[in-house]
Amino acid sequence: MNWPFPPDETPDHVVEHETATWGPLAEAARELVDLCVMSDVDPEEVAAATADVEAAVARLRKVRRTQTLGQEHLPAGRRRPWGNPVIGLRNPIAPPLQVHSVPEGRSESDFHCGPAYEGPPGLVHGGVVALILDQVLGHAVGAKGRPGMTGTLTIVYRQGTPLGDLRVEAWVEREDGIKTWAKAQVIGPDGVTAEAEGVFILPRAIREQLA
Ligand SMILES: CCCCCCCC/C=C\CCCCCCCC(=O)SCCNC(=O)CCNC(=O)[C@H](O)C(C)(C)COP(=O)(O)OP(=O)(O)OC[C@H]1O[C@@H](n2cnc3c(N)ncnc32)[C@H](O)[C@@H]1OP(=O)(O)O
Repeated sequence: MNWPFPPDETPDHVVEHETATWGPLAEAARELVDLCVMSDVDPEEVAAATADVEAAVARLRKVRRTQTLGQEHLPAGRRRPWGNPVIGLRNPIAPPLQVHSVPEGRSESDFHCGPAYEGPPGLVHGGVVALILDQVLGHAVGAKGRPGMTGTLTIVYRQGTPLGDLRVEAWVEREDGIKTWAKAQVIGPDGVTAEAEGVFILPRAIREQLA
């Protein structure tokens, strides 16, 4: 399939420079998020840290992008989903996952979900589990050359997903015209914790561009 967007012609050295510039900020912010829920310092330290964070925020808000990263980085070929909440280099909300995919339509990732993703005590929030499953299903269908929007996502939570080191696997099951069915599972230390099935659909707007 020929993706209906022009190729990304940003030179490698520019991408490398941006990676080196913004990656460490998101990494520091991830640790900040973790410490917002896990630090146990005394109130004076919290107040001092709050002032430090506010100073950093004041620096960063001096220039705000007009387009989101997803809107700007749509081109075909090298994608830079840096704002994505699951894999985004620049997004501290993202664990982030490093997803490995093969063109047969399989994707997998070993990742870590820390205390900032807690739902039930000691367990990953079910919405976060769904977020990760949706994303990695999307990678599997994309790897098979059948990108689409999630039309329907069905999740069965088999057991609580413990915070910590986890694995997710996704694979394409079936294809029919503009629709692709894929399955996925999250695996914890005691086996599969959640299973998902997604139907991915190439949206009408993109179908019309490709026609
Ligand atoms: C190619 C697109 C990608 C663009 C992005 C480019 C680069 C991005 C790079 C990297 C990012 C990676 C990010 C991954 C993140 C994970 C994925 C998400 O989170 S996606 C967000 C959540 N999902 C939505 O917001 C969908 C909202 N819904 C819609 O947009 C539409 O309803 C859509 C596209 C699902 C269907 O709209 P229609 O207008 O194309 O569909 P009609 O022509 O009515 O139907 C076509 C067929 O699909 C079935 N269908 C329609 N809706 C369905 C549904 N919800 N579930 C199942 N089947 C459905 C129909 O029954 C019909 O089937 P019959 O041809 O008759 O067999």
